[in-house]
Amino acid sequence: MKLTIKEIAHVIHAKNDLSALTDQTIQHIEFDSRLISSGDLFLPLKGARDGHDFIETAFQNGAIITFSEKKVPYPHLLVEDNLLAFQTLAKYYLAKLAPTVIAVTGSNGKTTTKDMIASVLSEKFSTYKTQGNHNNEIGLPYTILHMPDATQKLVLEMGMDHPGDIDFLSRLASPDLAVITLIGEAHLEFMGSRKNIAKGKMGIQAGLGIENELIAPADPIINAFIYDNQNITRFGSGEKLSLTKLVEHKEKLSFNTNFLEETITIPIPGKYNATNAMLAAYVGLKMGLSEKEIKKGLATVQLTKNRTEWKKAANGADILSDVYNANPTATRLILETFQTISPNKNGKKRVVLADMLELGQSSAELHAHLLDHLDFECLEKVYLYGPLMKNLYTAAHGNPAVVYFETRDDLTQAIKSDLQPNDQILFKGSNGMKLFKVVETIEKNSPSSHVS
Ligand SMILES: N#Cc1c(NC(=O)c2cc(S(=O)(=O)N3CCOCC3)c(Cl)cc2Cl)sc2c1CCN(Cc1ccc(O)cc1)C2
Repeated sequence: MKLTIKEIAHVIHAKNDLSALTDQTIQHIEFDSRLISSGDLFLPLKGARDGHDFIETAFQNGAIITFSEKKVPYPHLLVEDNLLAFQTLAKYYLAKLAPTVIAVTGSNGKTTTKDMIASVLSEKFSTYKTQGNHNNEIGLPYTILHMPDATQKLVLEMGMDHPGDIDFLSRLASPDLAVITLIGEAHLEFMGSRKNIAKGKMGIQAGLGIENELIAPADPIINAFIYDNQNITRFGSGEKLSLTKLVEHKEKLSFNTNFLEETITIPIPGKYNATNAMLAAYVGLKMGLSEKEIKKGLATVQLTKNRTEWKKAANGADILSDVYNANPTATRLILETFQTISPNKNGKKRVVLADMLELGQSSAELHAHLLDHLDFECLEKVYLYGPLMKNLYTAAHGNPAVVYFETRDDLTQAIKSDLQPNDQILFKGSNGMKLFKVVETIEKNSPSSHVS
């Protein structure tokens, strides 16, 4: 990021007097104080804790200024709402650097499609893309403010938890091209119906403009939500964009389309990935890439690791695996989402929580606090693993629905013996706890359906 303190203060209408401050250029903006390094701007957000509590830590780590919603004894930019200021700054920065913006949303495969589009465009342009699961009202502005100065193409993933989320993100990002991969197949979460999911995803038109192209599935459920005179291209069997041939191999896939001469090969299996790759190829064509460049981009795609995804256990149970970023807020948010989802018929809901690492001296309290976010009305059992989760186990005061394990093997055995075919089970914890090994064990011999 290349913005000066005075420039930022002007853009976000900081309310305090900054005349005493030197006008330095800010390198990065961070809301996790552990990521702050020398010369950075800190953004206190209200996550599992109030970020204002971590301003001191941010300055100890090298921050030279912080947003703040109240007067603090540190150099600060005083605003009404830190998040709104952050989002306003992102919109300004995006307009200043003015890359071409490609927006991607959809219930299935949006992360894979975002990765494929970025891999294709990187063959010809300086391209930046959403990292990890940074696809919401915090992650999207964070992505914009972290793009390299020379970025020509910016590929933004837009996630939706509630109605209106995508409209907001689209208005912030003002995309030049938008892609909707698929409309909800399962787990309606806070949306209530597939129709509401379709309406929500079509909110991507809000910041697009009818002259810019929307690429969307043939699924008629979206038809009622297409803006008048919207430039739209549909994909699917018999549509303008369609697959004409598909050959699946164990670890790769080859396919043809009705708009490319070449056969395309991607290093990942699954028919839905052929569709995702077809969309990426079409975006590449629209951006002026040759078929040769498109082929190369798709053959070398780097998929986002450890994204939040629904998988299937060997016995048929639904697994929600979110082992990407185990900070207190992400853990609270995924618990809220998982507990909102109705159980499968004759099924139970189970949660596996492992330590959230590197949380410093407030770690014990942050782990114990998770008890406030566990709804024992809907959970059959909570499995805790790791020395820090002992704090949560103690806080549960012998609740029989809460069990604790010292080792991953004991945890795995307990889950394997409890888990029933119609159950749903959530896994959440820091990468370092290696929960993915437990997921892999109960997933054995079952193809996973990637949703993210
Ligand atoms: N609450 C809280 C904390 C964090 N929260 C977040 O990073 C965070 C993550 C998320 S998120 O859900 O992970 N995410 C962000 C990117 O886009 C997708 C969604 C969100 Cl939405 C909001 C916040 Cl505020 S990071 C963090 C804390 C509290 C503790 N901090 C370290 C620390 C420990 C002890 C100390 O004394 C000082 C600092 C690290």
